[in-house]
Amino acid sequence: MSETRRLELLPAVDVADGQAVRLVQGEAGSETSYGDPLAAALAWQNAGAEWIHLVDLDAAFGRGSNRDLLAEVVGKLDVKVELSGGIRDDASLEAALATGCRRVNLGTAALETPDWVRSAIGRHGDKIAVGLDVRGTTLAGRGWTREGGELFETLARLDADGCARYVVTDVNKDGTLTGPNLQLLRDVCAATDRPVVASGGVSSLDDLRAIATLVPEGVEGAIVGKALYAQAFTLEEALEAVSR
Ligand SMILES: O=C(O)c1ccccc1NCC(=O)[C@H](O)[C@H](O)COP(=O)(O)O
Repeated sequence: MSETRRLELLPAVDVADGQAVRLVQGEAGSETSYGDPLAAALAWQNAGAEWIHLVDLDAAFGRGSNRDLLAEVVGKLDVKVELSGGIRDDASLEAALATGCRRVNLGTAALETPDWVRSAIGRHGDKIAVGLDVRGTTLAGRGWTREGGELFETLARLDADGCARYVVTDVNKDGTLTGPNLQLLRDVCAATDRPVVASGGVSSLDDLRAIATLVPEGVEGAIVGKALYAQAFTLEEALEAVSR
């Protein structure tokens, strides 16, 4: 009998101007600061996290970079890191992978330079995930400021290119504590056989339990940001909630 897999949790550390911050719906200027990114990441690691979702928001918005700081954070962690934000060419990809992160998350590049993404997937396999950031079924790129195509057409193309995994975010939910878009997750899982990491909107332990019911459909993990920083629950409670 096959064992039911447990939902993986990925606490988010989003970095802008050297600080851990939370945004509302990914909008620049909506930041609330939560201090030192390394301290935040170490706190999640000490609380039992197996993964950290680490985002360079300045690189995502094309207004700067926290590359050295993020490399330092990855180097000081023992847990797996998913690195995201502004990875769009060979230089940024090689720099991201050189940090020792477990995988990178490509967003804008998957919409704007599909040939390069196909080549990156061919070279790096499951070290590449693609972020599908949507409003409705319209994809968003460039720090979620530009529209970039239709979700299911892009998903079919990326599946054909061998993409190993998708990080699916409902931009309108992100940072709002209004609950995940479960129907979006179901629809994406129905359209691909690749694992899906859910992102955006988690507000409660019940939200995590609801996402966990989708593990048999293909949801592998959930990124949790604002709810942890707002102390809606602790990471220990979250890990316990998805352990059964
Ligand atoms: O991940 C990115 O590359 C990114 C780019 C531009 C704006 C935001 C981006 N990521 C944000 C996140 O990954 C959030 O931390 C995550 O969705 C958690 O959301 P929430 O639990 O609603 O705070």
